[in-house]
Amino acid sequence: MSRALPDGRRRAGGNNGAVTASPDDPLRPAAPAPRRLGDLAGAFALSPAGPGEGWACVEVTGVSADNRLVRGGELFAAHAGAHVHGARFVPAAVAAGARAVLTDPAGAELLAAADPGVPVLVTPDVPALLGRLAADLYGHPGRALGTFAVTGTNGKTTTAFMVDHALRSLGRRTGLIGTVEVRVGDRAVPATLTTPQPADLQALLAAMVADGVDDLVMEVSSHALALGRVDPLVYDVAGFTNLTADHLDFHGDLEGYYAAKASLFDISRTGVVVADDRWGRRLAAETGDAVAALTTGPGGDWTVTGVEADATGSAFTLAHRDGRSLRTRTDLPGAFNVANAALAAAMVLTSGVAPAELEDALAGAGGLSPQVPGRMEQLGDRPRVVVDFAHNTDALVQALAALRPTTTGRLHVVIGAAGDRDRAKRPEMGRAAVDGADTVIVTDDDPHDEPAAQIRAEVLAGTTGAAVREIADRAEAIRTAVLEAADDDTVLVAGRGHETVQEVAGVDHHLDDREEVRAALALRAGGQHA
Ligand SMILES: CC(=O)N[C@H]1[C@@H](OP(=O)(O)OP(=O)(O)OC[C@H]2O[C@@H](n3ccc(=O)[nH]c3=O)[C@H](O)[C@@H]2O)O[C@H](CO)[C@@H](O)[C@@H]1O[C@H](C)C(=O)N[C@@H](C)C(=O)N[C@H](CCC(=O)O)C(=O)O
Ligand SMILES: Nc1ncnc2c1ncn2[C@@H]1O[C@H](COP(=O)(O)OP(=O)(O)OP(=O)(O)O)[C@@H](O)[C@H]1O
Repeated sequence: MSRALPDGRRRAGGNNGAVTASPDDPLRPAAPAPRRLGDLAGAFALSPAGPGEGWACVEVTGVSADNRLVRGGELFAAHAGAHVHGARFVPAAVAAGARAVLTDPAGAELLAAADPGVPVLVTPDVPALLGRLAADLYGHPGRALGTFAVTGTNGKTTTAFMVDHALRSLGRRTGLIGTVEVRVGDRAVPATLTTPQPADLQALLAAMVADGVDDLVMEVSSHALALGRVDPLVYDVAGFTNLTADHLDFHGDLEGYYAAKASLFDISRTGVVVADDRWGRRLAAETGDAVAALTTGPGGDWTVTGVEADATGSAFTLAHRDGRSLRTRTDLPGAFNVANAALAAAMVLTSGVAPAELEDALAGAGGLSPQVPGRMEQLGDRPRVVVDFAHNTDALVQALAALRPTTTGRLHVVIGAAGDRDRAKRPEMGRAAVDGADTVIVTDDDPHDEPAAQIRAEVLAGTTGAAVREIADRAEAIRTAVLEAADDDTVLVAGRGHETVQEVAGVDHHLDDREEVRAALALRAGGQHA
């Protein structure tokens, strides 16, 4: 199946027969075509590290920048990281079957001491080249896919799931990349990063093409944009959800954070920007005619009208100033999910789908209501218990605001904050919890290498009043909140969503908020609580 893209280009859909999907590893193509090192060296100005002979005829069938992911026949890209130089892992990569090494001058120096036994090629800046080289090796798989990208502080995962759901409802085969999982057709594996590293991303796209995927939907994090991880991918349709303070430890200030997010639109043919906040309005003003503004109030190119909220979600109309419109619904709660759903629908319409076609397809698929693990996921109804990934101030404010109108009793929240990052948001999150909920339990999130008690103290610094308690153990905090709640109450367990591992001082502990909630509800049902 192929369809016209916004620029009139047509692309091949599905498997062209050159590469097959790997049956055991959905993230990699099974048999990429071999490439001679001499050809790669010519195309990317790579120099051999030594005078050795015969290197140019050595063939490689893929590239990996992590020895733990190397497969036989691949090129190992060894570059400097924040912690270690990848060249240290060359012996392990070669043992795993790497047939050659690509590194920088520092790496070549490290390797000079002992012959790695495979050809070594050198380039000044490996990360700057890696995406392009990997795309070349795998035959530019991104060009064979319809490509949708979502960025923004909050709502990327939810919106990406909604775009994916809409495309599937239209009968298309999709690939999904994001914080929760990576999915190739019908096979899903848990994700490690929101946006994969360059070599892994291109291998994944090749696996998607091999699997017969039509469209790629992916979340693009600000880190990925700042670090050039998605280079040289060009997106057909980009989407921007919103921007509020987060990741300032990495980007320095909001301006730098905005610039990283905005750069997605430099590598996209068309786009839709939610222009409800000042950053969205600025982005819409700074991008060209191919990027439309969407507002949930009046003023945008796309506007949302006729919102009818009920106990489960909201119905709404999405209309363009050119007359196109559709009516649909989402069963995900809260006004912010109307914005996410409207953005998802507008992105799909921007790719060239007719409104009536999408409206019909969504009507047959329950609207824009995909199951998004750990995003406003309701696990019990008396009391209502909701697990949500809200881990920054705005997300917490929105999640509590979404639950308040449908809570007949009291609203309780369990929150924490992660260690080693963004200290400034801790008291703000404490304040947002006190402002939005009736009672607050402050507990641990992922302390990483920071003392957990200090993190809790910084969250508590933003809180006041007797309705705030500190319970360090997260499972106990969740159990306490669920057992103490009245039947008409709502308990929001915020911050970790789908996550299943809590990292304390370098040690991973299994911890899944949803399991803890289910266990507490079972305890409550068994009448074993006071
Ligand atoms: C800032 C950043 O992008 N860091 C990533 C980077 O780490 P690093 O530079 O410290 O790498 P390193 O550990 O020094 O290793 C150097 C090289 O040696 C290789 N290596 C390393 C160890 C080993 O045993 N074998 C091996 O081959 C590594 O693959 C790497 O190529 O490369 C690592 C390997 O791929 C990533 O795990 C790591 O992500 C860390 C875990 C991370 O926390 N990244 C966050 C900041 C991130 O990117 N987050 C965004 C989403 C944020 C959000 O919206 O919430 C994301 O897109 O996920
Ligand atoms: N449009 C939105 N505006 C504000 N908050 C939102 C919005 N959409 C979702 N949220 C809140 O943010 C949390 C994270 O949502 P989601 O996972 O969809 O975003 P994300 O951008 O992928 O987050 P992250 O990058 O941290 O993985 C949700 O659990 C919800 O509380």
